[in-house]
Amino acid sequence: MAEGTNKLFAQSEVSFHASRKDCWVVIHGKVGLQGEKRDLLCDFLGSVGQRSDLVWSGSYDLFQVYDVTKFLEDHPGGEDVLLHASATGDATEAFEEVGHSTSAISMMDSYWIGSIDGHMPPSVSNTSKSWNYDVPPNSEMQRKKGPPEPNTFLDFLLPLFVLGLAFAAWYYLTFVAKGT
Ligand code: HEM
Repeated sequence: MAEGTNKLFAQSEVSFHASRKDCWVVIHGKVGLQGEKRDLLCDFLGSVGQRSDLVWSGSYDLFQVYDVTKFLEDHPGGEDVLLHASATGDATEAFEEVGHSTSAISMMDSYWIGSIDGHMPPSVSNTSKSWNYDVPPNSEMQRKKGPPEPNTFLDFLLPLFVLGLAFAAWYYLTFVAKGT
């Protein structure tokens, strides 16, 4: 169980909560909190220097963490799917594929305990799916996106070879062919 609520968690912390006795799932989505929980998240984000006003406008787009331990037995889809989804580190796709009803979505609020602090879930880094929007503009990953590293062997030897060929042609035409 979470010791406190309304926190920003590291992705690595979430991976320790994937058992029947302690099960968290991570689902991407905007904060749709009401009342006290929203106030607490605003306070928390403000205290760590983040833009708490985005929570009010409903555009704080993050991976959300839900503690579903107490919901495991009651989940209409069964506890195994939740446990599996928990272990993957990112249950977003699985959750959306089911097409949960609006009442299921509104239930999520009561299990919400916090958000992921800008970390990319391990499951998505192994897939071909594009998650570029999660990469901060100045991050190491973005900087690595620049022009590809030159292939030193071809880039260096090919022009030399062409130059050599041109020189040989010039030499042949100037000295050898003229002499015959
Ligand atoms: C806090 C998170 C979740 C809540 C509150 C929740 C709630 C519910 C509810 C209320 C239903 C009944 C159908 C409906 O009203 O849509 C349901 C069904 C189901 N859920 Fe979840 N769910 C959660 C997470 C997940 C996740 C992560 C998965 C991952 C696979 C999942 C898989 C399913 C499945 C397979 C069904 C059965 C659908 C069917 O029988 O047609 N759920 N869930």
